[in-house]
Amino acid sequence: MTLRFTKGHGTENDFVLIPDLEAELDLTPEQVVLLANRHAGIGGDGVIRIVPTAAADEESVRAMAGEAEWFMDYRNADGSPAQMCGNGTRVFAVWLRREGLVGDEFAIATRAGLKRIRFEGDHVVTHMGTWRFVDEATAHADGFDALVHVEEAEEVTEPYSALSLDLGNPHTVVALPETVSLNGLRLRTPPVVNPTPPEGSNVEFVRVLGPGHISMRVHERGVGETRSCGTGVCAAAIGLAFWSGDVDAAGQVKVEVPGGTLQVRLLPGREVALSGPAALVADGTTTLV
Ligand SMILES: N[C@@H](CCC[C@H](N)C(=O)O)C(=O)O
Repeated sequence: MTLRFTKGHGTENDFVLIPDLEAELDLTPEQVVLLANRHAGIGGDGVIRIVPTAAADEESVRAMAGEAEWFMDYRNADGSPAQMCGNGTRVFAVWLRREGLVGDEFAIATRAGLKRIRFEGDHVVTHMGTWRFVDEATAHADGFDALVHVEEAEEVTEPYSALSLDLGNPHTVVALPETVSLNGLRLRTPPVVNPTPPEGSNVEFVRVLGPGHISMRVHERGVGETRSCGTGVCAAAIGLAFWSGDVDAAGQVKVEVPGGTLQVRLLPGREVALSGPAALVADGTTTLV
């Protein structure tokens, strides 16, 4: 089977986009793994199938068809489906606009619900919706509700305290102690989170650079370390606000990741928006078995 694809990235979180405008494709996990393979395939942190919302497999997604024409069918590089991908929404939006399928403001469907998109100059703003604590009572009592152990960390053997957040997909945010170097962390093996999140977790390591300014590295569920993670950047900004004492205050946080810089807006009602660049870098065809 010959497929059209586009390669794109958002702050170097990279994706293989597969247009399936007639909803004819049933991408298997094995095919996703091959497309995402950097040696034997196109290569990417994830694969995004672009499909009419009305034709999605999941009934909960099809229910959004009246408000969003297009569904971002997101899969991690290991073939597993994920609810949401913040950087992916911007790349998806840039592709839809390039193809003349949307205007400057529209909604897309994701497994984590409708996401509103707006173009602002050369940036794309995604309204990510509401977030929640996984265990608000424990978080407020202790400031943390999980422990993260980084195997092979050079300088640290003790687990780090962390906060569990739900951005539509699961996140565990670690505020790194002053004594630990963000760059020195070795994230080649997945960090171990306790208690074990039932569906796994993306894990963010955060260092405060100044007021409203942090840097972050991330180990993504279903992928490994990536150069950026949009939902993770939002989780890190929420963690910063929480540990600063007012998680419900509106504000802006600038987040440096290895692949670039993203802006997070914390909005009333525990809503969050993400703004950043997105680029399409190649178009082609590939053959899948
Ligand atoms: N890179 C993404 C998140 C992709 C999904 C994640 N790995 C998961 O399994 O939840 C982002 O930009 O948010």
